[in-house]
Amino acid sequence: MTTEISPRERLAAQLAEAVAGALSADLEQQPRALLVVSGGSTPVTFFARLAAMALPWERIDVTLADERWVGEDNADSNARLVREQLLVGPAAAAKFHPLTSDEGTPEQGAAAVAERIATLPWPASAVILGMGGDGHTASLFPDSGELGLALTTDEAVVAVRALSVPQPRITLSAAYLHRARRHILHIVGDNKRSVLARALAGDDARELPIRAFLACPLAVYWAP
Ligand SMILES: O=C1O[C@H](COP(=O)(O)O)[C@@H](O)[C@H](O)[C@H]1O
Repeated sequence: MTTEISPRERLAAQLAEAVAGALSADLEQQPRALLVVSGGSTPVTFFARLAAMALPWERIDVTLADERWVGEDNADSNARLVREQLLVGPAAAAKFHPLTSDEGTPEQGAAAVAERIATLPWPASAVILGMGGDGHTASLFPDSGELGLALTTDEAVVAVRALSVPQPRITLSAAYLHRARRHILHIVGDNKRSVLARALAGDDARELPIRAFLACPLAVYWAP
């Protein structure tokens, strides 16, 4: 009997293969490799597939593109998602670098997080971005200001307050997220495909922040 897998599961498996290939290729040339992942709901199946890959996980650093400024006991924590879904089995040997600190606000914690992030082996082997229905990616929102989107800034991390989201957040800046060998957008559903089509038809990243990455180039992994 053959087991049918859904298009989203197939996509997750293909993405995991591609990311594992990228990490392996880079690890042939360098002692450590960095993977930047996103949070939210989309990556769950991908994380499970990637965690099952035979990789020298002890040589891999993992960090996030963005985080909600909440504790890891909060269901909205992206770090919690990574620890529970990606850093399991052999992948638990990877070194994880969360984007939060003990400070009360992302504005207070940003400097310490930036210091931590600067120690990682950039350029990353891959940055895997998600995208919301408003075109946000990482925590770069249409209403979260221009600093995060500026491609000329030296700021690695930016504290984010946006009216469109309930919690304060912290995000790697677009300029920093550009520091990768490969950029991947992982999205599912017809709505996100339409948002991406709109993004491709214009160039103002303040309207649809994903536009800041379209020229990286960006490999799109989409399934219905
Ligand atoms: O808020 C966030 O949203 C995006 C997309 O999330 P999804 O639930 O629609 O997959 C995600 O990429 C980002 O990391 C997250 O913090």
